[in-house]
Amino acid sequence: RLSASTRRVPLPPGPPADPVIGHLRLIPSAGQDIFFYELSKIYGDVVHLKVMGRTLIVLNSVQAAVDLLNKRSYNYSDRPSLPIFNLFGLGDTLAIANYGHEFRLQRSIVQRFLSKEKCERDYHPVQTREAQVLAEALIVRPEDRLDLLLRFATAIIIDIGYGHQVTSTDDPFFKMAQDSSHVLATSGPPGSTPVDLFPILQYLPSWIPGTYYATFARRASSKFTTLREYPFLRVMEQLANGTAKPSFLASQLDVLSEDPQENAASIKRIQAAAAILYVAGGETTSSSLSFFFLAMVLFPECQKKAQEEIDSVVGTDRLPEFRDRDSLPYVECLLQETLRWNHATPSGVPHKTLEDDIYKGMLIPKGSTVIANTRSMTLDETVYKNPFDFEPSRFLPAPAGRGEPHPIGPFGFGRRICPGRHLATDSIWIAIATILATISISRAIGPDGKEVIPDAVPIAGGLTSHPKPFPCRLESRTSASLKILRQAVENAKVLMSYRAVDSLDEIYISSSEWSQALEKLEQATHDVIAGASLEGVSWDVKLI
Ligand code: HEM
Repeated sequence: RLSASTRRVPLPPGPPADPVIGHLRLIPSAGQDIFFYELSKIYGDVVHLKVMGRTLIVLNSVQAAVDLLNKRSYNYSDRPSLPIFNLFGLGDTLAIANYGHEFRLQRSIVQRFLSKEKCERDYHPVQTREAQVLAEALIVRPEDRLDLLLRFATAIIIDIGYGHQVTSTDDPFFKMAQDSSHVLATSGPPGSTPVDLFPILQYLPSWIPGTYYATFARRASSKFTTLREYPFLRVMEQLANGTAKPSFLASQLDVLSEDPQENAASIKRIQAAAAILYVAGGETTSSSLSFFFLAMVLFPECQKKAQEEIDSVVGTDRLPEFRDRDSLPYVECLLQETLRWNHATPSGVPHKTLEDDIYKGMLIPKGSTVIANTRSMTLDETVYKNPFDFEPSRFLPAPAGRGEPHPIGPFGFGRRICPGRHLATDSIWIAIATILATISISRAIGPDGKEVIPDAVPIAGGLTSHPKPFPCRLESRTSASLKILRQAVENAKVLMSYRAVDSLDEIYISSSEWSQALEKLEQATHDVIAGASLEGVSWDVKLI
């Protein structure tokens, strides 16, 4: 506990405030990340704002975020109350839950499921397949780009999370993803809508000014109830009739205890954890890919350079695979630059302090809302030269580049750091590599016959940020690349699955890999009789 004299330690600097309402009038309802970035130029890397008696501490440098959120994570891992998310019915989910016992239990199951090792071992085939399906669909239906990107991101989560393979944009799982994604992108800045700032507003009738987001959240809550219940009931049913595929839900539900009382709490936790995978992973990943398209349209020379690298390493008679990743340094830089240049969650998700703290002679009071404003970190001119430019080679060592550091912060900090970061970066990498190998992205031509140059300034009207809608042209790079892509997608449809005798593990193997896979399988289990046919659209490996 701090002594009375320590209590006299000054708060971090900040702009002059109005009486009572504090900085309320200053904080914009959209584009807060840029507002905080502008403040950092005047007041430095730790800024203090006050809104209706609530303390907001904005961290604008990697150093401050690491010092506090990572090194003092015991004090900085709580979440402020987010009434909008509570009204959505997401208050008990990992991303929103207060720091404590329930949080730790949910975090540990999600973290285990999304560990780097598990991502590399189990999810790459699904990600590769979905990247190929995405690239082919983009060539055929370029006008559906946004839907296809969301479909890509969510199809991976739906497959590994719920054991369901999305085959079209009419799929009910995809529709649920679309609904929740739209809600999140328009739900107002997390922690700073009028309802967050004046929680009383949530109890007032909808005609009272300032209640908009509460009414919006109440109406949208049914979308999240469906998201929580529908996949759960389906997997329960599949487990009961023995048809459940391996997935996060199946693995968690399969080991429930016999005790119904203990089960009720576990089921609630599993439902919450499964729902948040969907909510947190879909829109964020697809919006990052939207920024990749924006960058390719605005900076065509980067696309050309990446395609030259892919052609020289992968060649033109096959598609990129994860094993190529280490040999494609420029594509890696392009992924990192996409995350740095314009990211999906530019102000992160707010943390909250549990106790008073002193940092570099400034008081950070107990109960402060702490915002790690990634935007200020990735635009820091002392770290990144020309930070508004999209320049992947900035990360390469000299003389090719300037050896600038990969961005730290797009996935948050400390004990709340995004547990889906490995899955997300892998998904974005394989999507970028597959798209660049097969598609040429160029500027659309407007009615005046001139190239349409999109606006680089994003829309940040909710938890996630995304580019303003813009047209672009997508064409297959060569007829050969289209043929290879079509073949790969066709192969991916011919999925082979096997169930090992004593585990629920299942793998999907594209037909090009089948003989190698059967060899491995036979080596591993001598009592397997394998039967396969290339002519049919599917085949089985039978276990006896
Ligand atoms: C490019 C894609 C993604 C971005 C930019 C992103 C970003 C973030 C950020 C900034 C946070 C808050 C971290 C903090 O509080 O310090 C977060 C939390 C979280 N993310 Fe992600 N994320 C992405 C993809 C994913 C994916 C694919 C999943 C899962 C399938 C996921 C699951 C979560 C969860 C469950 C949390 C809450 C963690 C907690 O509160 O303890 N995210 N993410």
